[in-house]
Formats: sequence, C-alpha cells, structure tokens
Amino acid sequence: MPDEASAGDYAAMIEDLRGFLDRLSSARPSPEAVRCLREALTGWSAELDRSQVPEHDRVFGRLAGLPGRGQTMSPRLEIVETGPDGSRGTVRFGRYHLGRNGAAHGGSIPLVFDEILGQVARVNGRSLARTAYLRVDYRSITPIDRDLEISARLVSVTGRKYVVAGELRDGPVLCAEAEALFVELRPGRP
Ligand SMILES: CCCCCCCCCCCC(=O)SCCNC(=O)CCNC(=O)[C@H](O)C(C)(C)COP(=O)(O)OP(=O)(O)OC[C@H]1O[C@@H](n2cnc3c(N)ncnc32)[C@H](O)[C@@H]1OP(=O)(O)O
Repeated sequence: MPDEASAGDYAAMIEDLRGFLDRLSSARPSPEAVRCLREALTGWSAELDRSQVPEHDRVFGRLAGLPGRGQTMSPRLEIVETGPDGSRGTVRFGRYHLGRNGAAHGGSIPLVFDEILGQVARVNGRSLARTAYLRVDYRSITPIDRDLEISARLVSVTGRKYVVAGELRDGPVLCAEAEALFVELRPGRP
C-alpha cells in the first residue's frame, strides 16, 4: 500500500479519472482532440506497463475508507455510517454511468449494491465472503449527477450464509432495492 501522502495523491488521481470519464462520455470531441487524447493515452499505457504488479500489491480498489475505495469501476460510493448490522452512505452516478434518457445504466446499479452489501457481509464474516446471488428490483429510474442515499442491512446469518438487503433512494423516491446472499469461503478456498 502507498504511504499516507501518496495515498492522498492516488485518491485525488482517481477522482480526476472519474471526472475525466464523465467528460469523455458526454463529449463530442473533434478528430484532432481524439488524436491527441489517443497519443496521451498510449504514452501513459507504456508508462504504466513499467509498474505492473501482482493482484495483492496493487493500489486500485484497495484504499479502504476512501470514497469508492480508490477505484472507478463502480459509481462513487461514500459510506457515512457503518456498523455490524448495516451501513448507509451516498452514491453518485456520473455521466459515465448514463444508460439512456437521464437514467443510470441498469448494470451500474448492481455494481454499487455488490459493493455496499458486500461490505456489510464482510464486516460480519469471519473471513472473505463471496456473492452467491444478487437480485436487484428497479423501482424507479435512477438519476445521474446527484447524490443519492444508499443503505444496506444484514437480514440473516445462517452458518456461512449472510443475506443482506439494500435500498437506493432519491429523497422520498425508491429507485432500486436489492437482496444478496454472501457465502463465507471455506478455509483454504481462493
Ligand atoms: C478494502 C477492501 C474492501 C472490500 C469490500 C469489497 C466488497 C465487494 C464484495 C464483492 C464480492 C463479489 O462480488 S465476489 C465475486 C462474485 N461471486 C463469485 O465469483 C462467487 C462464485 N461462486 C462461488 O465461488 C461459490 O458458489 C460460493 C463461494 C458462493 C459458494 O460455494 P461453497 O463455499 O462451495 O458453498 P456451497 O456448499 O455451494 O453453498 C453453501 C450454502 O449456500 C447456498 N448457496 C450457494 N449458492 C447459492 C445461490 N446462488 N442461491 C441460493 N443459495 C446458494 C447452498 O445451497 C448452501 O446452503 P446450505 O445447504 O448450507 O443451506
């Protein structure tokens, strides 16, 4: 893991990357801009090729406590309260997550539920738990570009099985709800 100072830089860089992806996905760049962008990206890919590491040494997604834990795969999730029975926070779907007509892409919603529900299972699990199923009901469109409330609560624990439920709300409007089963891995299972 990076030290505290460089973790701060890394976190800021991830925020920049989110902003970049939002702008890219809502832009209609000129051919010249596309050429320049491609050149810059090729240069950065070559630079990053020089610092590739095994999974357990990487930084992406492993900065616990940071919004989105320092990754850009799922929408930006900020946990504001967490405990053994659940957690709640805010999530913001950017323009990058736009499906159509102002609504977030349906596939981006399970991503964020897997994150918050998985964290609740992990707090309760003695060891790593994996998602066995994740069911999402879409109740109303999920708007992009504003903070939404998201919550997760532990429903039951039966042996290695943790059932966790969640809700995504835009003020009084229920956008989506989810239920997932996490199964604690048997010892020695990868
Ligand atoms: C900073 C870091 C933060 C990190 C925080 C990060 C949070 C993000 C969390 C993300 C987590 C993921 O996305 S994980 C990635 C997506 N998931 C996966 O790849 C999982 C793939 N599936 C598997 O590996 C396996 O099927 C498991 C581990 C889920 C279960 O296998 P197993 O351990 O052999 O257990 P098994 O005997 O099959 O099942 C145990 C019990 O669960 C039940 N069970 C199993 N699957 C199901 C199912 N789909 N639906 C209903 N019930 C099921 C069985 O009937 C049984 O019940 P009974 O007979 O005992 O009553």
